[in-house]
Amino acid sequence: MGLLSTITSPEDVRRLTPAQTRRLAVEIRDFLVENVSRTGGHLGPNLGVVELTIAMHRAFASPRDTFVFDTGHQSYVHKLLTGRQDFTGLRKRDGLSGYPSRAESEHDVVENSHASTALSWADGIAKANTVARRDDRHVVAVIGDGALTGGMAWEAINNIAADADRRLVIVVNDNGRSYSPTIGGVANHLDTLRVTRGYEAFLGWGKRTLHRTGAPGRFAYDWLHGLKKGLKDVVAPQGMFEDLGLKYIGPVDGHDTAATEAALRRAKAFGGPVIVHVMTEKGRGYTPAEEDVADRFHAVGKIHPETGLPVAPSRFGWTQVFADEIVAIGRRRSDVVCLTAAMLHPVGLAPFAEEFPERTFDVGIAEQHAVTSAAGMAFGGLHPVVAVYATFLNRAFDQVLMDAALHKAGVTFVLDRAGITGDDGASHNGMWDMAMLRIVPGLRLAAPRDEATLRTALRTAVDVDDAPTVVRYPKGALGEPIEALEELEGVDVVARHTPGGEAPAGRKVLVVGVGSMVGSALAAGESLAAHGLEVDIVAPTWVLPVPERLVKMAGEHDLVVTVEDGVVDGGVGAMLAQRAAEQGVRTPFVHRGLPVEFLDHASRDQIVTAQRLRAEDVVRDALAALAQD
Ligand SMILES: Cc1ncc(C[n+]2csc(CCOP(=O)(O)OP(=O)(O)O)c2C)c(N)n1
Ligand SMILES: CC(=O)[C@@H](O)[C@H](O)COP(=O)(O)O
Ligand SMILES: [Mg+2]
Repeated sequence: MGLLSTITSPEDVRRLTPAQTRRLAVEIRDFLVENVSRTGGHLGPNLGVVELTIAMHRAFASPRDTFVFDTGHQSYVHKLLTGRQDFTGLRKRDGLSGYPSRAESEHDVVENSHASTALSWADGIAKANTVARRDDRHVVAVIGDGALTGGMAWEAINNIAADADRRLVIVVNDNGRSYSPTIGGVANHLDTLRVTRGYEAFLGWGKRTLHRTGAPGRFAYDWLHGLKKGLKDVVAPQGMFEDLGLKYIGPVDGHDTAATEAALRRAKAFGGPVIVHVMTEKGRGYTPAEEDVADRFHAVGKIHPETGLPVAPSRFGWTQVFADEIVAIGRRRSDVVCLTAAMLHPVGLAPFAEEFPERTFDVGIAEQHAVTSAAGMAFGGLHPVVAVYATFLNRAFDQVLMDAALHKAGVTFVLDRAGITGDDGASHNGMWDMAMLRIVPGLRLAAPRDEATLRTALRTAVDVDDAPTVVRYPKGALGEPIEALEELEGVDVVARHTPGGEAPAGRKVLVVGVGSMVGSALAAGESLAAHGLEVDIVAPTWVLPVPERLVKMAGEHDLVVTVEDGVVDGGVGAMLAQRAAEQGVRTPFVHRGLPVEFLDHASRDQIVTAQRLRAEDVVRDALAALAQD
């Protein structure tokens, strides 16, 4: 029986000998490769924090000491050491979440997978400990070098540094990468500190050598050590952290459990805010990950553990269409530039960057900065395209509103992973963008239904230079092309069903499909027609502002059904109903979409079914509404 299976709580970890901790690390790595290759997940990041997490649980006592993981994708090892070793259902409905989960364990605090928030959480928890006079506990926040490029992290550091008594340890998990190598001044500074690994070795050598010469040597070392700050200036440029008033410990080899544990114990003993700069390697110990140039197996699907190759080849999807079309646009328009927030490959900008490196900008995990910088680029005569996952634009709403829209900036936002994503949990579903952006004056939003409408929407969007435009599409594979029978003032009619002759009064239904939900709308329309109804199914590509022709169509039917992959409250359907009411249209509406709830991790299909977005659900609700008339 392996050592890992004997670990049921952090106390068990603290009882291990150094040799046993080294063996535990080997077993954990084997476990991660074996299990995550079967389920998919964040293999690379977790392979990089095996020794670090063991050391944390040995130097501190969770849950009395609070552990906070930034982004949370690197918390699998933490789960293994806190009583959760059944990974068969990882990221699956009713299985382990891929992120910390309070419902799973008292050892988990921050569930949201949005980066750069951990230090603010830690600041707040540490303040609460101070106010509540809980003087016997620490807060330990693990933040990656990538997350450290997010502005919120620096807002927190500014606050944390303000109080020397804050028992707060910031572990900078520095593997030099977000997905790709981390960019920017912060990353460069960490590089500088990283390369002075010799600094610690130099000091260690000095202490051993001088102490061997007896009292004079010990005096000399103490004198030198007293000069450490000055020495550090020489060997390791003065850390920006210490300039801010934070003690800095490191850089430490994050794959040496004993050294990391010693550094953490030093930090704990300090009793104030401390940075522990830990050097790790994403994908450590698994050759396919170590050799993965793109992103070191940041997030993998099911893979063959021996080779790291995907079990199923990735299919041509929405992202690939964007990747292809934006290059074509870039060839035609030299003013088009692209911005990514540390996700060049995941959002499909790698080909554009390859061909137009000088027109591609990776701003780090800094969506707010990306948006306002894009407004600046538009002012400078460019047409910026900001490509992010839909859910991550949430944090830049004010920048969209007050920098892009207020200044009528021709910025195009491309929102990948819009709608239900599923297995990454509640904070990853791109379900808020349409309800959020519908109140931005002048903003235009497109929800294409297939490859052709996506390409057209992108080309239209980059031609709008006096207002922000948004093109949103879901994660994964494209559906079949959906041709329009006709286009009526921006509203594509994709199907008509007439039950032979004039439909009896009260039997005309308009089904409005938004984006990826057009498939459900088409299937529902066919079923409704089988009930003797006259049905028109429409799929407007540009859904915000609501097309006037769509409002008119609503008035020409006895029932309107809207289906959207976003929050229903304040969504496209709600906006259409509101516009119709304002124009005296009395047609009843039925809205299918997502609730104002956080949707637990499950597959997209499971959530589509659970949220009643299937054709049969649309039909059931439409017939019920007609029966009430
Ligand atoms: C606000 C936000 N933007 C983008 C992402 C997507 N994302 C998830 S993990 C990651 C990289 C994080 O890098 P780092 O903090 O260095 O952690 P590592 O994976 O290297 O351990 C990114 C960009 C996110 N989770 N949150
Ligand atoms: C943690 C994080 O935000 C990303 O790594 C996310 O898991 C990526 O999801 P996709 O697999 O949809 O790219
Ligand atoms: Mg990193």
